[in-house]
Amino acid sequence: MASLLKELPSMSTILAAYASLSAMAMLIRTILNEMIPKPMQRFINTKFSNLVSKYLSSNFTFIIEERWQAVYNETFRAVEVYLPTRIGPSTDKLLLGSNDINNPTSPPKRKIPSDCKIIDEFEGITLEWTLHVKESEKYYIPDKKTYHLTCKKRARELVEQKYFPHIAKTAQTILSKREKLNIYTYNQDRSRWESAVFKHPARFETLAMELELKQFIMDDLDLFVGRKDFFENVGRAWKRGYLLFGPPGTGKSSLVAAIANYLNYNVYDLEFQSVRNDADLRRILTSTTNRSILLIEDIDCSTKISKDRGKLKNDREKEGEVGRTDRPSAIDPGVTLSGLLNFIDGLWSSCGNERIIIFTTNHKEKLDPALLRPGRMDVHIHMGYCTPTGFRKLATTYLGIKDDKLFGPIDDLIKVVEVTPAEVAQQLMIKSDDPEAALHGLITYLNTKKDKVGEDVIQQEEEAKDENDKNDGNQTKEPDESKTGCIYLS
Ligand SMILES: Nc1ncnc2c1ncn2[C@@H]1O[C@H](COP(=O)(O)OP(=O)(O)OP(=O)(O)O)[C@@H](O)[C@H]1O
Repeated sequence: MASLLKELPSMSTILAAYASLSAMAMLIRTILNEMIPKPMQRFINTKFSNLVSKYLSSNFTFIIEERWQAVYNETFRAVEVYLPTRIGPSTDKLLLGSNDINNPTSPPKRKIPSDCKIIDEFEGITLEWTLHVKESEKYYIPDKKTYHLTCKKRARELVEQKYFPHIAKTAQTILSKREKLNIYTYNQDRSRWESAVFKHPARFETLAMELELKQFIMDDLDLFVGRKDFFENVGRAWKRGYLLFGPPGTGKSSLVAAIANYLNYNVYDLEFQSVRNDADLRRILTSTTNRSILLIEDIDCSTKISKDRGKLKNDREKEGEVGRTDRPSAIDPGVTLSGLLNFIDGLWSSCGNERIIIFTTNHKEKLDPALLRPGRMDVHIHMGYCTPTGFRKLATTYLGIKDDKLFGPIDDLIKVVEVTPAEVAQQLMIKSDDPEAALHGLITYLNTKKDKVGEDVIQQEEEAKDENDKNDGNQTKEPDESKTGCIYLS
């Protein structure tokens, strides 16, 4: 024992060794500080602390991106709806705003700003949320948004199995109770859908249409909404396509609004002509959410979808544009028919659930037959000129009357004059506080129209006669489908 004690270094030796080691460490640190540039030092520090936290930290982070496998991420959407309900005392900043011009005094809406922490509690565990926004360097690529959820590693299983389903369920309840609908329009410059509050007064009850047609559409919508299992069982995408056709002012847009209000669905109003190409269309449509209506108005105005789609190519060839690769968006090739069909009944049609697609056109005959084939648009609805039933509905809406001695003469005129519900509504509105005067005004309007149509018919008959004489009377007239008022079901 004594010899062992003798071999141990003395206290002064230990202190001397410690002093020289400390001096050496300080010297090395000073040399490293001098020699290694600051950014490199920061990089080494971060790597080192990441390494330590990776192995020693007890936290786990879930990252939720806006898109998932090329389509809109429904988990992201659920989080976006759910999180504002969890704003509490620990939240230190918020985004506030309002776009409801009808209720300027109502409290503003809340949104979560980037880098703001939201603390939530679920079954005794604490969860910390943050929204991260990475600004895009290119104007046509949207900013990248991600939600980060941090919890204890041991709670990870519970969060995945119970907390996320809880979020999805809560978001669904909130959305189904949502009082206000949104209408979205696509901003090509910012490559994103932008929303506004959708407050259209049109309801099925106020629409001037034949009662059977109205009932048919409502039944069809009810059937669609309630048939999730059916669509799954038969292996079809849970979507329904409507083609609304008829002259301007017959209520196509009003019917779309009535459908949105009936189903409580948001509307995505896509200006089709501004879509650059098929890839652009794919990106735009996969950024829409479920339980929504995609509306493409005046589909015949897109040259590539109409029968006359060779025209665009010819025009561009004339302008010497073919072959140029640096085309700006204004003269991009546009969406092809096959690109559109791919979304209606092709492989991409199965992206998303509970979707309604509505096309409107004033000229169904101009559409490419491929778009009209059975199975493409499920229901074709003809929006026709005003009928006596339609007139009565408008009289109730605008004048608050159900019957009048002038209804008979008006019915007789409406049966022979092609007048749109928009024109009738306009006439009734002029003197809506004096029903008698309004009805007389309508009669005068209809009579003037009748006389004018009479003159036009005589002129047209004369022109047609001249034309027939020129062509030896060989021409056959195509049936005017728009007057049949049929609904085609596939
Ligand atoms: N069937 C209808 N029932 C009730 N109101 C109607 C009807 N049709 C038209 N109106 C009235 O006329 C206005 C214009 O109608 P709307 O925009 O719905 O017609 P449209 O067929 O979509 O016309 P366009 O083809 O020019 O877009 C509406 O705001 C509404 O007040």
